[in-house]
Amino acid sequence: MFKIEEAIKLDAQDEISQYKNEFYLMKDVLYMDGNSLGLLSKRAETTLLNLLDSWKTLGIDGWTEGENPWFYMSETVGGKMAPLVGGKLGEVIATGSTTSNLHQLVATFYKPTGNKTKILADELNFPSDIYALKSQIALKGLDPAEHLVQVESDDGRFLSEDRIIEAMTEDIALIVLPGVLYRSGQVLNMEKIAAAANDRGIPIGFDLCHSIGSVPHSLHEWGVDFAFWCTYKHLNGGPGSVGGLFVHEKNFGTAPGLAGWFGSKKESQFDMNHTMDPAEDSSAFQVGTPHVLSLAPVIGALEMFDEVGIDRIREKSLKLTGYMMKLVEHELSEFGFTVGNPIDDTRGGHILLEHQEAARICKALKEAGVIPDFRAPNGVRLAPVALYNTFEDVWHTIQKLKVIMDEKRYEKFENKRGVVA
Ligand SMILES: Cc1ncc(COP(=O)(O)O)c(C=O)c1O
Ligand SMILES: Nc1ccccc1C(=O)C[C@H](N)C(=O)O
Repeated sequence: MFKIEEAIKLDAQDEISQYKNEFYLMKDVLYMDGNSLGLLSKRAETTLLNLLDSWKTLGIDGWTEGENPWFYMSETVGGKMAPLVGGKLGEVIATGSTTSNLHQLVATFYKPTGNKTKILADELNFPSDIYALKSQIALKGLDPAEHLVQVESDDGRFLSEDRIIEAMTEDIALIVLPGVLYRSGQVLNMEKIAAAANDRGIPIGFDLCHSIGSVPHSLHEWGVDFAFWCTYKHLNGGPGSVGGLFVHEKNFGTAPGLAGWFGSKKESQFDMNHTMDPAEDSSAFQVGTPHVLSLAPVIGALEMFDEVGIDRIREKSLKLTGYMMKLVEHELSEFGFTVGNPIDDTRGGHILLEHQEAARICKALKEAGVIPDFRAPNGVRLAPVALYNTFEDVWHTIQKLKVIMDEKRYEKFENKRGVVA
């Protein structure tokens, strides 16, 4: 059960194991960080090189000619992402970054009036979202200290859906929450939370950075008003690749809070009028010229999600993290780790091991050829990714961690994080 033979058996039963050959895996490295930056695939490389070629050979005509005319790329890539979030065609657009899309969507849907002036968020979300929300409140001339309500967590790891729903009071004008929490990996019950928000008539949006490409969504069916995400984690689009947003069709026609000419109807954009004629779907929420060079690799990267389907990816991901947790329990019980992710199926694509020496344990892991990431104050995040990690990778990772703990190899490092992780 805990021997390498078990891992080999699980890999042999894995129906999507061949996809690891699509990726540039680093030699002698066990990459467990695909939830921070996914690896390069050959297909992403090809679509990026094709894009460069279209620039080389077509010049300005690349906007409307070639295999992927740049003028329509945000819409085409948006359409390819739609199944991953459960959006209808037209509800999803590839544009901006997580944080810039959040700014756009809050600028669009946050309309404080009368006593309804507050934004409901939580105390565990990624800092960038909280900075954005506070600045949007301030832009309305309101005090963020009073108008941003952050639902508390009892243990610093998880959020209670019931507590979130209780906080949906009369004074709440907008709700923004994560789909999967970046530290603990908890998957929030978006369906339940969105239903409660819809009942109360409060617009609700989700940050899907850690859930897109990792867990399935049905945003349209759940009545979610909007969502936003990046493509450089589970979607493997590359560092700084273009993000995405979803706006439910019930909200089509809402004027974009931040307007710009690429939000126009394609037919009239080049009429150059000073009165904007916004697109009728989520395309309206774009601002300026798309970052086509950062969009190109996403095209290739998404092909594999289309072939495999998110349900099979989720199934394998749960098996990988489930196997990892079993090994952690069996091999590491004496070393003072606490499993900080949900142990049931409400966990996303990574596990979180909490330990007071976490920062230097991460350094020792890197030295041993395992790439985790450290999340302050005490978390080792490990993400075995369905498309390119194997059960054997998981087995070796935990064995290496065991040696590090057993021989206290982390002690030669300072227990302080690096600049980035
Ligand atoms: C949940 C979450 N939200 C927001 C961000 C910030 O995204 P970006 O830097 O792409 O705007 C990240 C990661 O960087 C994240 O994990
Ligand atoms: N955008 C980055 C740039 C540099 C280093 C990390 C990131 C991340 O995305 C971190 C990730 N959001 C996290 O969940 O920790």
